[in-house]
Amino acid sequence: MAGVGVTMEVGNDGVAVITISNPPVNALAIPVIDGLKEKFVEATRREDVKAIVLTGKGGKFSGGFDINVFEKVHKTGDISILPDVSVDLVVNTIEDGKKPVVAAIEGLGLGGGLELTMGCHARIAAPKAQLGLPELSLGVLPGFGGTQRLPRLLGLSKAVEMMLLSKPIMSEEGKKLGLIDALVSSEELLRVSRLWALDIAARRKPWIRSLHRTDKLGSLSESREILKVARQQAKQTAPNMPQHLACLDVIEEGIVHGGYNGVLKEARVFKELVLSDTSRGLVHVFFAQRATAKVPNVTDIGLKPRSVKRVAVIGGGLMGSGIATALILGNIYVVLKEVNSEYLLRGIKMVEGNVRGLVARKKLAHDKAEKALSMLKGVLDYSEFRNVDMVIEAVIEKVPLKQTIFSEIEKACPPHCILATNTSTIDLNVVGEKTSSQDRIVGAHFFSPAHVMPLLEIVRTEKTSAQVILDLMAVGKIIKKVPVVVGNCTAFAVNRTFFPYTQGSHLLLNLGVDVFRIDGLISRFGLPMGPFQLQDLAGYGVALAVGKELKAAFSDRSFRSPLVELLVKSGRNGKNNGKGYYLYEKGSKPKPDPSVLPIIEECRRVTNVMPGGKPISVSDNEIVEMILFPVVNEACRVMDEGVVVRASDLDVASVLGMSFPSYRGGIVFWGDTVGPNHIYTSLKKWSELYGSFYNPSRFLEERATKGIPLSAPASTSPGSRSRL
Ligand SMILES: C[C@H](O)CC(=O)SCCNC(=O)CCNC(=O)[C@H](O)C(C)(C)COP(=O)(O)OP(=O)(O)OC[C@H]1O[C@@H](n2cnc3c(N)ncnc32)[C@H](O)[C@@H]1OP(=O)(O)O
Repeated sequence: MAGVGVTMEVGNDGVAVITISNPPVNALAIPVIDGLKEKFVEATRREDVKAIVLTGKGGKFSGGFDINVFEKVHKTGDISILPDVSVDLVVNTIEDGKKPVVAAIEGLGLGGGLELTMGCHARIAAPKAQLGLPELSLGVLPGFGGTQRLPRLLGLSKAVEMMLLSKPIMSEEGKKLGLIDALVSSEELLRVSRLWALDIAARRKPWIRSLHRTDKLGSLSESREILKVARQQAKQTAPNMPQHLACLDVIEEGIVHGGYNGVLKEARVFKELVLSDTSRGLVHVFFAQRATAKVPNVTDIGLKPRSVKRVAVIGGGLMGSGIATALILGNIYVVLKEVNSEYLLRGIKMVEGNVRGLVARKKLAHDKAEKALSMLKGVLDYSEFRNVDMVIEAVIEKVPLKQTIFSEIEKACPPHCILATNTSTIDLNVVGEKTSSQDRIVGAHFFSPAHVMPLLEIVRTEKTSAQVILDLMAVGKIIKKVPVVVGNCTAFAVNRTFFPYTQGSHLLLNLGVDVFRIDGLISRFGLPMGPFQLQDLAGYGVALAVGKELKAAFSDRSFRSPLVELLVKSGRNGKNNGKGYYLYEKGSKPKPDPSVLPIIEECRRVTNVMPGGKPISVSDNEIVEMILFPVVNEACRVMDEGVVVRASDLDVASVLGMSFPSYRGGIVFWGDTVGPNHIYTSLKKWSELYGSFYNPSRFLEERATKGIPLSAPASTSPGSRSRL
């Protein structure tokens, strides 16, 4: 690997500068760790070296341990490839070494990177360096002594917060909290660090071993109280993950039995966690998310994204105003168009509400909010469209309306302008049928609320140009979304994959399973709420409109139930009017509404699907599977038809668009974890008992019977088609 390794230069001042090099983020790959050991041993041995400075090449200290190594462990199950950094390198060689070491930090000091610096005897940083221990977000815990040294350097409370939330701080805050000893400009960084190291060697500055400090830890009873509260929070916020509680246990070990014992326990627990399903899932999502940036024949053919400075959004409803919010927050000028001034005013108010909501939740600074709002202009006609670079249509899901809008914007916009639609279900070829601009028509499918949800599903047809796709991907990045490029089909990749989720829940309900039991089990599985509460939240109008489209397109596997119509008839409209499956009162949590049960009974009488007229008896586990296996089954069809570039794109989309738990790795990854054969045989059994909704797909059957993972590339599956 070019440029990977560690160099050492010894200056006339007697300072050895040891530099980590592994672009782009100086990850601590195994050869880097070997190189560090070698250079530290050499610097310690050499008589002309009085002190050491440790730094990273190219303006970044280090983004942490090489996550590829975790992936290797997950594939092989072999943990012996994990090097002993914690004791051998950080404690014995750096912290307890004979020469003082100063870390010179710029850009990034994350994970193992920050942990190396904490083993040094002082830390000097340039402004705006990111410092953090995000290991828990990968299903492990800090494994180079971070669980012990961070609390000792900046106090237990803040250290626990940074680790449990995987939230970095900036070097400015690090200086205030005592993690950083001095903050200096990038230009001064090495000079000051060298002098600092020499000062320590000459005992003009203290020679501090962090692991031996206790001054910031507080009393044992205070520490126990902090850990108790943190444990309660972790149980609530991360109930299905082991690493949060494990991390708190390891921290406690060090507080009770001393830092070194804490380091030893940390190393043991780290190895257990690396092998957990949680770590497998989270590491998979880490790489899967980055892989979405690579789209064959789009990002690999030498094209450069064109700049998109002005965007017109058509429709100021919930979606349009959310999209406009996301764009102005990304510093993109927005022209928001509505059909009359009343709707326009409402749309602008919604954007303002979105932006001010972020300020109220402390997610956006006041001046940034004002700047963003100054980028918005409301209009009632197309005259401002003559100099926009992109239009995003976000009107209601009516084909003739969309077709008219597209033929109008084709005339009103310049020829380079991208013509995007936010439709969630309608075929893009139909939307653009009345234009001759098929090459610049593309889907920009946002998820509600559009200024919050991180996924941008980019839908291409066979005619959409690579340039247009690349431009939209770049816009997605600017507005801090993760763009996933998919092919054109009814409901595209995400809504299509998840349509059996709602259907499966309704089928189970009609088979006699309790509505609140279903919601409870799905929440316990890890989705933020159950399918019925989600339906309440999205509104029944959406459920009826989208349901109709999907049932028409996939009639062979659609379950028809009149429940939503019956609910509407009884005066319910979900969260919108405070009455759905749940009752909604301001300021309190949704409460299950028992008066919905007779309506469900009425629905059951109509559908009459209960075998022998009696509710089926199913275990909790089976309920979850009867809802999610049909989703995996549809994911198989989506992959079979080549709607996604790779299986992992569906994983990312399911996590970021549907809030499928990331620690389960996404829908396909989870399917492979559970096992294609178990899914196939279960679906087959249910299809015999409860009908064609559960019929296994051709793709699933083939993979299950041949023992091929669902995520294996399409070439393994003869006869598969591609829409990309
Ligand atoms: C024992 C220890 O305690 C265990 C650990 O240290 S675990 C690792 C802890 N560190 C982390 O979790 C940091 C993970 N990385 C990140 O958060 C982000 O990549 C970052 C903030 C460093 C940079 O973000 P950004 O500039 O947007 O670049 P991003 O696209 O994410 O990454 C650039 C490339 O570096 C790779 N990369 C980033 N961090 C990496 C790491 N720690 N190991 C291996 N590769 C890494 C990415 O996979 C990506 O590769 P690609 O170009 O081939 O797709």
